[in-house]
Amino acid sequence: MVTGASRGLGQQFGRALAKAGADLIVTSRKRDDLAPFCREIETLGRDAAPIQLDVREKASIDRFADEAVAAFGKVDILVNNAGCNARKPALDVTWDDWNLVLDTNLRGTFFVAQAIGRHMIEHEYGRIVNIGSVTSVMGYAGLAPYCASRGGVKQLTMSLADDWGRHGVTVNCLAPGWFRTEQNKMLYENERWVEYLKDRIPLKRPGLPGDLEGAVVFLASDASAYVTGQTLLVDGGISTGATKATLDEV
Ligand SMILES: NC(=O)c1ccc[n+]([C@@H]2O[C@H](COP(=O)([O-])OP(=O)(O)OC[C@H]3O[C@@H](n4cnc5c(N)ncnc54)[C@H](O)[C@@H]3O)[C@@H](O)[C@H]2O)c1
Ligand SMILES: O=C(O)[C@H](O)[C@@H](O)[C@H](O)[C@H](O)CO
Repeated sequence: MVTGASRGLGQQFGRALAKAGADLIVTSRKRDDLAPFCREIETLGRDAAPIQLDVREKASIDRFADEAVAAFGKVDILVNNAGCNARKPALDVTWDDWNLVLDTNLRGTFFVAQAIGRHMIEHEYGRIVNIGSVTSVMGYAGLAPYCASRGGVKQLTMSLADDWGRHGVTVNCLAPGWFRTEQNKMLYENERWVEYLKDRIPLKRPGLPGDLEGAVVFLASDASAYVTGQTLLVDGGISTGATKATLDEV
């Protein structure tokens, strides 16, 4: 299952898992938005079941897990991807901005994991991949609620790993660096910003479609059977700090 799969990284994760042999349950706030992606997955020879899910709505979370289990009998893999951002200087962040980002990225991630984790525990098997970010381990100006939510996802991952490990359920956090999507496309429209970003990334480019495939398949499969509670950064190295340490490089 991949949440928030109507576009962006959610589709990249879904595509990677389908290519590796998974049938997919995909979720979105609007079920109809999933139709083109479900068709694409079917052309890869896998089944795809679309389910409506708003991760900010308790009633929606309460309902969707049973629908998901009914679709394929059980869910082996959950990629907790749905998320959002409010990019503003900290002094301008409103109460509503904070609630939007934390409710979606942190509360949503927890209660979706709980709803599906319950079923995984019954089967004594599960792979939960919570999507974090380089902001799970670094602070960025202008992203206070987002960084707080992603730091929380990293900590939540460790806690759930300890709770559910005894039941055969692993819980890890896949933390992407900077990938151009709907969420951040306005940043990429500014060439100066792109040059600045590239300069700070040791591998000298933002993430491309495909860069997350190996990591999501690893964390979703038995290749990572003895890995739990970890945060795997797939970020071209930007989380190393990338601050210039010698004057002649400036
Ligand atoms: N793009 C990046 O560089 C990057 C880096 C690190 C982490 N992330 C995270 O990866 C995830 C995917 O982001 P993206 O870049 O593809 O952005 P995106 O905005 O294209 O996709 C976000 C997805 O989450 C869904 N969503 C938002 N609020 C929701 C809600 N309340 N209920 C259900 N679904 C909801 C959206 O509909 C969309 O499908 C997000 O959690 C994002 O924060 C993105
Ligand atoms: O909206 C944004 O500011 C970006 O999409 C961020 O989400 C970053 O890309 C990412 O989280 C860094 O890892």
